[in-house]
Amino acid sequence: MTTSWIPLLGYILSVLLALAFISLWLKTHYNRKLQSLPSLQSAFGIPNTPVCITTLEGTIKFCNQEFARLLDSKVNSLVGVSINQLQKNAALTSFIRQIDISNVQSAHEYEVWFSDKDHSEPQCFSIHSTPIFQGVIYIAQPVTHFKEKENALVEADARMNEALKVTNIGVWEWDIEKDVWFATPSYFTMLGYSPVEGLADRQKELEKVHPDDRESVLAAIKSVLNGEQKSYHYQCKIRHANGEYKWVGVRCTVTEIGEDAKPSRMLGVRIDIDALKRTQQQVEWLAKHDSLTQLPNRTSLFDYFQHCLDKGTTKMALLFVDLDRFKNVNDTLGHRIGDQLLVAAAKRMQSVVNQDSYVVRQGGDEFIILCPAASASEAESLATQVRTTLSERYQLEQHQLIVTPSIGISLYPQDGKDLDTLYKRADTAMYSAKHNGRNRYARFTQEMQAHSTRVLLIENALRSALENDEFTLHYQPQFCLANKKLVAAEALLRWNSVSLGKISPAEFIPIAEDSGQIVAIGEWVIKESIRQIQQWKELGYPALKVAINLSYAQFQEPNLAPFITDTLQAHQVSPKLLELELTERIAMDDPESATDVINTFHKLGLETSIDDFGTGYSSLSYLQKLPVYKLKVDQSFIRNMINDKNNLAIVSAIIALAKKLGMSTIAEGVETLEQLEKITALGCDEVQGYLLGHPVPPDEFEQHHFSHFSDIHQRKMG
Ligand SMILES: Nc1nc2c(ncn2[C@@H]2O[C@H](COP(=O)(O)O[C@H]3[C@@H](O)[C@H](n4cnc5c(=O)[nH]c(N)nc54)O[C@@H]3COP(=O)(O)O)[C@@H](O)[C@H]2O)c(=O)[nH]1
Repeated sequence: MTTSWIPLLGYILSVLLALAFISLWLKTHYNRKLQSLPSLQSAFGIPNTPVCITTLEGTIKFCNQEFARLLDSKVNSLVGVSINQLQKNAALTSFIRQIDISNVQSAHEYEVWFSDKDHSEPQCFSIHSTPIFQGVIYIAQPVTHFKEKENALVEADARMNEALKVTNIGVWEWDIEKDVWFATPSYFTMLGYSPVEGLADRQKELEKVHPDDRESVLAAIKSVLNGEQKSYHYQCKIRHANGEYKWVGVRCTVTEIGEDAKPSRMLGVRIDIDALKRTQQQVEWLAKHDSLTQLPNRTSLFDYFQHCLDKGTTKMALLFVDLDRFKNVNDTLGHRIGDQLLVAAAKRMQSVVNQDSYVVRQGGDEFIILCPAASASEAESLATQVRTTLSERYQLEQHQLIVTPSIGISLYPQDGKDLDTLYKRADTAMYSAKHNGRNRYARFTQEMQAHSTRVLLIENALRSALENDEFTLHYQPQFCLANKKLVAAEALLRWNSVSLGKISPAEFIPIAEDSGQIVAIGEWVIKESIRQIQQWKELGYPALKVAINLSYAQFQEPNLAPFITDTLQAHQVSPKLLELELTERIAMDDPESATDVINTFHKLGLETSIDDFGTGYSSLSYLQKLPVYKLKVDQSFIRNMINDKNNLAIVSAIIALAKKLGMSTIAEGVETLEQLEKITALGCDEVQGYLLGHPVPPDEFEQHHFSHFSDIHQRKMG
């Protein structure tokens, strides 16, 4: 704005110089004075500048062409005319309106707008009236152009201030030498203060800086004042008019250097970054926390672990906590209740740890607790506390739940010197706790490590087993105890791994289940056993029912029933020749949906039996509703029934229960004649066990059980 006025100031200066010169000329030539004034015009003509000289009484003694043109008159017509005679001339009146005959000694400067015939728009003149010897000289300076510019600048300035207000940017300037500081209105309004007109108190502004930030702000200013830096920028909190602190970003640069080579003027901007800063803080928080439980996440755990090491912590314990069967809660009660359970579990864990311990949500239903300075026994005692608190009843909306945890413990430094190793080992220990029955803790051991390495090997080898055709099915016969005839065969999966050799299904099936491979493997079993039934039929053997085992994940697959019926149809095998064995746990885990699935099988003509019966917790009310036709007494009861009365009692009770429910029974794992006699006496319907036949490949099965069936087995069974 200052720069734009420089030409105007220059012009005014030249006019003033001319005035001074005219005044001096008049004083020295006044004897010829006003009579010879017309020569002024040529002698001191100021280009494009209307000039008029009046007597003190207001009679025009001199005027130039420009002045006359302005009044739409002629020089000759105006000279000698008293201004009183020209009252009707509005332009002239406004031109000389400041004349005060009684006080002509003081100079005046004022602006008037003329509408003359040369311009369509009114023109602005700056009038300088200066007393001279016995008269007044008026000089009119056209300033329309400058005026427009000035107006434009004022408007631009206002617009700029509005924009600054909207964008919450404040601009300030500091004249360091004079210690004069001023700022735009937006500088103040952005923090709720009234704008300060003119100079503001810089010191007062600095006092609004949050005490925590003051030192760094002063250091930044000092670095520029010392000449160390030419600019600085920082972010700090400043007190808002409402008393709260808001984040601002400040940028400043030196605009002038003084003679001492130090900054003499600085210009700065202040930006309201409060919303941005808060969003940034929120993003940072989210990056390090779990938004559901508000617990720190795994990223924070790394930081905390490092912090503990930096502090010189020499021992630590890491607890890996996993909620048992959490998926069931989600599946049966929905994710909202599942989420509430996780939040409640997180709070319970936090309530039992000491203040140095760090509870982290690892993801899903997995939590980690890092306990600095904890010994092995302290870690175990904390694990007990965590197990106890997590196992207490939860009241979530109208649902009452009991959820138990499995906890793995690893110790620093003996089990691992870095967090990754400690984490993996606690995870291994947690899996071991799960495999040993859940709702318990386990400390990591080297044996677990060997086991988990093997698990990993098996898991990887399984991935190519189907493709490499490494699976086969063996068949174990099942006989009717009443007529001693072969009634069915159980298909049992066998795996001869290219890389690992023969592996028992007892070992690889749980790994296939955990790694999500069981569905594909199970489909192969279904296809292969149906194909075998068809082949035996084609070979002319008696139609034989085949029982296959289903895993939990398979049972949950909505496509299972259509897949089985499609495969049966494709091989033209009757559904009556396929039996599906479900473990008691699968059937009773979620009895209502299990009932639906089993009903679907039933409607399709597929028979379902319950395997390993007696090892789970069957609900008798559900059992009676399930359309299962057979209970398979678990082999552990059969094995011990001869020497253990309790086991005998259980076997007897299961057989009686099945009879009452209209189901048949099969005893599995029968290895001795004594066992065979006992189950026969108890009224069991069928039998399966090494005594009567091991699981064997199909050709061996044909050999033993189709051609020699009647001779060999009828003899054994008496
Ligand atoms: N989901 C699937 N599970 C399957 C499949 N194939 C097998 N399995 C399950 O693996 C577990 C181990 O099976 P396996 O090693 O084949 O053992 C079976 C029999 O060999 C064994 N058995 C039978 N008779 C006797 C006996 O007299 N003594 C004795 N010690 N063991 C005997 O029992 C197993 C049969 O168990 P079950 O299925 O409960 O009838 C096992 O849990 C299989 O279920 C598969 O394709 N899918």
